[in-house]
Amino acid sequence: MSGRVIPLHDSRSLHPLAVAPVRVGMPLLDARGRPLRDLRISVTDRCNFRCGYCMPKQVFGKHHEFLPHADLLSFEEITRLARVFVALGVEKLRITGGEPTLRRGLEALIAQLAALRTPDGRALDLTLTTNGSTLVKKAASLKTAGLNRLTVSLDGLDDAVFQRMNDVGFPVADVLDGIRAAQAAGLGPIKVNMVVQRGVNDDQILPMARHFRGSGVTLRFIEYMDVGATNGWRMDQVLPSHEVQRRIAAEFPLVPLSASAPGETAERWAYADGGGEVGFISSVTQAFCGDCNRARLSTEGRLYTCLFASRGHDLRGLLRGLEPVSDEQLAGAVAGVWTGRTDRYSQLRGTAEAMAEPRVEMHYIGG
Ligand SMILES: Nc1nc2c(ncn2[C@@H]2O[C@H](COP(=O)(O)OP(=O)(O)OP(=O)(O)O)[C@@H](O)[C@H]2O)c(=O)[nH]1
Ligand SMILES: C[S@@+](CC[C@H](N)C(=O)[O-])C[C@H]1O[C@@H](n2cnc3c(N)ncnc32)[C@H](O)[C@@H]1O
Ligand code: SF4
Ligand code: SF4
Repeated sequence: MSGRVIPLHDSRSLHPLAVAPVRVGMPLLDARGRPLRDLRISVTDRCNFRCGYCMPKQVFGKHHEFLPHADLLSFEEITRLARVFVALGVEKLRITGGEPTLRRGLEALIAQLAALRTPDGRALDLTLTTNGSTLVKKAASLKTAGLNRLTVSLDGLDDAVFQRMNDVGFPVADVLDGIRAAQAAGLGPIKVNMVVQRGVNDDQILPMARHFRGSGVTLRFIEYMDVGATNGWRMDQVLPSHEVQRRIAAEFPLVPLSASAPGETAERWAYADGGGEVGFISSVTQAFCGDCNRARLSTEGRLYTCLFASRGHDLRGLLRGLEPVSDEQLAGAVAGVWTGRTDRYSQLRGTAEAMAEPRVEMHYIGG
């Protein structure tokens, strides 16, 4: 049987008058008291990789369908919305996707976002997550455009394992060259994210730790998550962070570090001998919803308040509606969504409440 994997387009419509009051300078808190600090912007739902845990090639005999270009937010629309989020307290912008570096002219968007300032005049933490495949070509221009730092995803050093993970035959050496290009361009501090799947790439944990120790790059291990509905997630493929940490500490003793920012996803550790830092992102075994301060703007302008959401709130509809809306009205609409937010999917995983509705794919919502 063939068919299409269509991202869930189920959205909640927003009305600019259905708003919450915005108090300038006061943190905007959700219904669980969590501030809005981090906006992750998906600039494309397309990708040149097919990682099995994210966008598997074979999905029940179907293939992925992507948004037509006209549905994507323009750079001007993204920047306008980002400005509204920054006025509401966002201090960090992460550009993601899909593979964000595939979006044509991305540097122009980065330049626009880099010019934004917080209400008290500070520059933002502007970062990007990439599979690293285009960095040799693009690292310097991303830096010139105003990107501060980046995170590269890499799931192993062995070509056979990595090519099995990305499923398009992309070689490790090209990603490593990309990381070096990013370091040379001054896009630091650089983080490398490795999703660990038991029995698939867990033999790469120690080679990766040995490789990045002392390199100035922070390696972070991510527990394989049940995000989306197409990756065939199974709990027995999750290698808990404490086990990853045990394997590393057996060779390189580790000491704990304190969090560098509130709501941080990774638990930070340092190599006791001064070899740098390593992190563990344990969203399956140690959910961190309690201080989750992240909002997500999808490729076509829907606001998601959780990575595991089943519905987004249609901001593009407000931007492109017949009635013009002011930035204040947009801010009120976003504030209305955020103040009503109760999400805590990872804490509820496995319960009827968490499993009740289908989830949107991560490459669409923005990882
Ligand atoms: N469950 C869950 N997982 C998340 C969330 N945010 C990030 N992750 C996971 O953590 C991984 C790393 O995210 P990053 O964007 O690199 O991490 P970050 O902590 O926001 O970034 P830094 O500011 O560089 O530390 C993602 O690829 C996801 O797998 C979240 O809100 N919920
Ligand atoms: C969706 S990708 C988008 C950015 C870019 N294409 C990349 O791979 O870095 C963002 C991050 O999500 C992570 N990710 C995707 N699916 C995941 C899953 N099922 N569990 C944990 N992390 C996942 C990836 O490893 C990557 O670091
Ligand atoms: S994790 Fe990133 S590189 Fe891999 S398929 Fe998803 S979007 Fe593409
Ligand atoms: S599961 Fe949802 S609420 Fe929990 S940390 Fe992730 S994005 Fe935040």
